[in-house]
Order: sequence, then structure tokens, then C-alpha cells
Amino acid sequence: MTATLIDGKAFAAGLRAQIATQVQAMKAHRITPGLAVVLVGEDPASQVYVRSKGRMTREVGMNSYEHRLPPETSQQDLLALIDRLNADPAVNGILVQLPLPAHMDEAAVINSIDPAKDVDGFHILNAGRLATGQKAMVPCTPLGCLMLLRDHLGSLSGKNALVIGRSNIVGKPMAQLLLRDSATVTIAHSRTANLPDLCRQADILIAAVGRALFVKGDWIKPGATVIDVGINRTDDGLVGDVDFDAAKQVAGAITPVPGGVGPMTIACLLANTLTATARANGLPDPEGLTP
Ligand SMILES: Nc1nc(=O)c2c([nH]1)NC[C@@H]1CN(c3ccc(C(=O)N[C@@H](CCC(=O)O)C(=O)O)cc3)C=[N+]21
Repeated sequence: MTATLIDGKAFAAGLRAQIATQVQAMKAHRITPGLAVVLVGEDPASQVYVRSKGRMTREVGMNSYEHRLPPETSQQDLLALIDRLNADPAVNGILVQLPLPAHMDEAAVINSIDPAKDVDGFHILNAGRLATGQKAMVPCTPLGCLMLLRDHLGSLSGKNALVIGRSNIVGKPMAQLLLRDSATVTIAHSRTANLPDLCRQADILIAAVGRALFVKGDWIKPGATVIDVGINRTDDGLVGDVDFDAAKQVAGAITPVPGGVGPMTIACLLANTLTATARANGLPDPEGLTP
């Protein structure tokens, strides 16, 4: 048996088309959503993402504002820029590309963003709102994974979901979203005992460890839905956290890398920017873009 391919690239394109339509409707009311992306330093991979975020932002009809700062920028200068963006009514969403240079306090920087403009959903207020079931800005990658899972499975209720990885940007918010959808959720990490056996019980497996080909084919429950969040650059090109070729022989459905979760992350960033713009203008949340 070979797994159904969950085509995140195609799903993301459809989502962006839907967003573009809603942006046009807003423009008729003289509102144009604006997204500011801040990149500190010259990490080549980060530059690629920032460029592609900017292009897709413009493609859906939003305004894109890019701020590139040298790696030696002081935290004080970065905070001053964020203050200006917080106060700028043309800016509805602010994304500060992570990781930041080592001399910066990442939490302090993120928490200086206006929570209403925090389209990454990383601000402590948004994390707390998500954890307590209040209306929040939801982190883009987990939101994209949730959309793919709902599209493929319909209901997640009662399913055994295993999230491998406990980061604040993927693992923890992913677990919160799965729990909200009434899955039974386990979070595994580097100290988890018997990870292969735990995986074999998972109807839904989310791999967000950041290690190339970490999840083996014989760890997968037959028929399981596998979501691979990994983006690992190797000599063989871009690979996920799951051994895709082996896993696809066992899984019911699986996301590829590239072309799976990655494009969904950017589409959900645009979705969050639209949501933030709607809320800033007292409009109802856009249909189908919030959990
Ligand atoms: N504040 C912040 N928010 C982020 O959302 C954020 C960040 N910092 N720092 C870096 C990571 C990484 N990230 C990706 C987005 C899209 C793809 C993506 O579209 N990947 C394509 C392949 C692109 C390629 O070939 O490199 C794919 O999987 O098909 C990957 C990775 C967002 N990040």
C-alpha cells in the first residue's frame, strides 16, 4: 500500500487565492492589509524565506514592508523599530524573523510586538490565549498543519495524536490545537522513552524535531496520517524529519518535503495578516482562516 500525498503546495495556493479575494473585498472599503517583516543579519536561508514571504504578500494584494538590519544591530535599535511598526496604522502584521543574533533576548523582542499585530502568534499573550481557549493569533506552522489534517481526516476527535518536538513555535501550539479538536495528545521529545513504540500508536503523527530522516518507516502505524514539519538541508537536498520513502509504504497519508507544510506556513502568515487587519477594523474574522 502506498500513502495518499497531502499536497500542501496546492492547498496553500488555494488558500492564497481565497485570501486574495478577501483582500480585494477589503480594498473596496479602502483597507489594504500591510505586513512588515524584519530580518536581522544575513543568514542565507532566512533571506530566501523573507524574499518569498514578500513576493507572496504582494501577490495576494497586501502591502509588504521589509526591514533588513545588519547583524550587529543593537537590541535597543530593534525595539525602537518595533515601536514604530506598532504605532504605524498601515502595518497590520509584524514578523521578526527568528532566530535572532545571540546578543538579543528573543523573548523580550517578541513580547515587544503589539499582540494584535503578532501574526506569528509567538507573543506570550497569544500563547496564553491559545492555551486557555481564547481568541488568539495562532502560530502559522501549526495552523497550516491543522488545516491539512482537517481537510484530510474531517474530524480529529478521539484520534491518538503524537507531536514529536516541544518548541514554542511548533510543538506546544500544535498540541494545543489538536487538543482543541478533541484529539488525545502526547508530546514527545529527546528524552522520551520508547519513542518508536509510542509512534506506532499514533493515528496522527506530527514530526517537528529538526533532524533529517529521524522518524523511520517501521515506527509508523499502518494507515496513520503523517505531517512532516522538518526542513533539513542535506547534501541530498531538502529533506524532512520523516524517512519519506519508507513511511509512504506504511502511512495512510503523508506530507512531502518540500511541498508540504512549508508553503502552508507562508499562506497562514497571510491568513493571520488578514485576520489581524479585520480585527483592527472591527470586522468579523475572515471565513475559514482561523481555527
Ligand atoms: N518569526 C519567524 N516566523 C517564521 O515563520 C519563520 C521564522 N521566523 N524563521 C524561519 C522559519 C522557517 N520558515 C519557513 C517558511 C516556509 C518554508 C517553505 O516554504 N519551504 C518550502 C521549500 C523552500 C526551499 O526550497 O527552501 C517547502 O517546504 O516546500 C520553509 C520554512 C518560516 N520560519
